[in-house]
Amino acid sequence: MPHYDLVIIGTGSGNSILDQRFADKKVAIVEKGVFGGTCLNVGCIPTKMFVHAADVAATPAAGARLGVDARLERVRWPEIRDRIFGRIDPIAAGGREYRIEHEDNANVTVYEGEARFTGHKELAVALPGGQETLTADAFVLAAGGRAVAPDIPGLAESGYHTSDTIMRIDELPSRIVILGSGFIGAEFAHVFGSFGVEVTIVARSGALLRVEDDDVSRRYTELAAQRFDVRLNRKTTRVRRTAAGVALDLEGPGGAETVEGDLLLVATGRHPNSDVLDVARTGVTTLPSGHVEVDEYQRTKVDGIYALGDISSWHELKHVANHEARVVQHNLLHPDEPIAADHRFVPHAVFTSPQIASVGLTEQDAAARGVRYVTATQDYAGIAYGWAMEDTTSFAKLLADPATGQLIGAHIIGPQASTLIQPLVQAMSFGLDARSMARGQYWIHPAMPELIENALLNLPLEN
Ligand SMILES: Cc1cc2nc3c(=O)[nH]c(=O)nc-3n(C[C@H](O)[C@H](O)[C@H](O)COP(=O)(O)OP(=O)(O)OC[C@H]3O[C@@H](n4cnc5c(N)ncnc54)[C@H](O)[C@@H]3O)c2cc1C
Ligand SMILES: NC(=O)c1ccc[n+]([C@@H]2O[C@H](COP(=O)([O-])OP(=O)(O)OC[C@H]3O[C@@H](n4cnc5c(N)ncnc54)[C@H](O)[C@@H]3O)[C@@H](O)[C@H]2O)c1
Repeated sequence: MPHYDLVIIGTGSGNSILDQRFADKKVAIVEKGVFGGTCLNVGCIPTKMFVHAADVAATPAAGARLGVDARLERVRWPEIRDRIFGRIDPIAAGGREYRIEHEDNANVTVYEGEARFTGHKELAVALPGGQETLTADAFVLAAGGRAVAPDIPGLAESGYHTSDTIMRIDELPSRIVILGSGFIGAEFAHVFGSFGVEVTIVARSGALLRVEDDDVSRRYTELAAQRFDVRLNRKTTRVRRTAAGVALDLEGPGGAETVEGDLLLVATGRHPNSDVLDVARTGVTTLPSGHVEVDEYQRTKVDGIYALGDISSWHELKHVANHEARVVQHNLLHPDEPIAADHRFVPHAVFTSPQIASVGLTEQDAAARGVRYVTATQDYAGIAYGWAMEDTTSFAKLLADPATGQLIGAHIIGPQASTLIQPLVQAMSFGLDARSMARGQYWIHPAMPELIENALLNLPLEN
């Protein structure tokens, strides 16, 4: 039974831990799928490459209101797909080859198979030639999560896609049904809608992207309903295969109805892989959500076992997984001087259209927590760059402490939201108050960040 100083399970953010400081340690990395993990292979990176192509495809239609008449002629799906994966697949292959063959990794053994704990710090890996059992002083659980599908009669037999498979389809469908109204649903609705596919979104609740601030979720739902067939407050009672593809029987406010498509994309959330890894066998505890329980140092309940990323974080975001990997890296090297992960102001962006970005508390969070706050909203329509774009629907909304001016939340829906949010993340992270931020620096005129300047100045602060 080989014994290691360190075993890392998962090659997403877990793969970034190793560098020359680990050269004197005997290390194993275990990966059951494609090297590089979710973000690189089936997550953030390919989706954003499709989103960029979708933004370009959607641009001609946006020109008319500016007096520019243009037309989208054709979307060459196989070329887009092959360009994207032609760039990504070699990166994954290169990462694998580096770990397996490069002299930098002489101390590293790569096991390509599914890992499962069988006892205290004892891990069985299913390899093509049979099972191998590894033991180690330290483990890093970086095995991420997986797409899950709800238990709906007929769904499993009817055939459906998840984000793992939808980006590699042979040709664009004419119609797609998306079940789920979270991040993945919103991004793929934009991609396929922009490429000319008829999109139907089926949502359980009364709004899309419900985790967002209510004003943002409401505005996005209104805009999505203008582009797509949006069915809110629907329960899916059965999924059926049809000659053309797939049909979903729904129950909603108007009674029973059916929606049909050539393809079905299920985007109803992800589940941490703690169960596949059977972490309980090594004494690691999990939360009711399935996430591995960790302290602020990313330590599990078992000495020497750390966890990071989607397996332990409800944020399920790559920048969080990367941050936690840096924390785990430090704490493995300096266990007596551990550093804590900083989860105070975790931003996210949804790369749909319009873009959405958010950091800190939503207004409904602030109200539920009884926090004192004031809000200010600035429409894009009220700044010069918004005039240039003839924007009528986008806005930034801020929440701040009325006494100190410290920002407690920022929410943007509109063009470049994922970029516009960054100075607000910076202000919150470094404790810059709204007044100082607004008036302590120049804002380039007439650039889009004037949106933020104005939103800051609109805050009805006490002093
Ligand atoms: C479609 C999509 C789009 C996304 N877009 C964004 C975005 O724009 N921005 C953003 O911040 N985040 C995005 N995310 C989320 C982001 O991809 C994840 O938060 C991030 O990849 C998590 O990294 P990780 O290292 O924790 O896990 P992963 O990257 O999932 O890595 C875990 C690895 O462990 C392996 N593994 C699992 N179980 C075992 C086992 N038992 N044995 C051996 N190996 C195992 C897996 O094969 C995988 O390679 C997106 C996710 C999806 C699905
Ligand atoms: N831009 C980004 O950062 C980005 C993009 C994509 C994915 N992600 C990450 O991936 C994770 C997974 O994305 P996701 O969109 O699958 O999950 P999600 O949690 O964002 O949304 C899931 C949606 O499915 C709905 N749902 C759940 N069960 C359902 C059922 N039985 N019937 C109908 N609807 C149901 C939920 O109400 C919710 O609207 C996200 O949490 C996110 O952190 C991030």
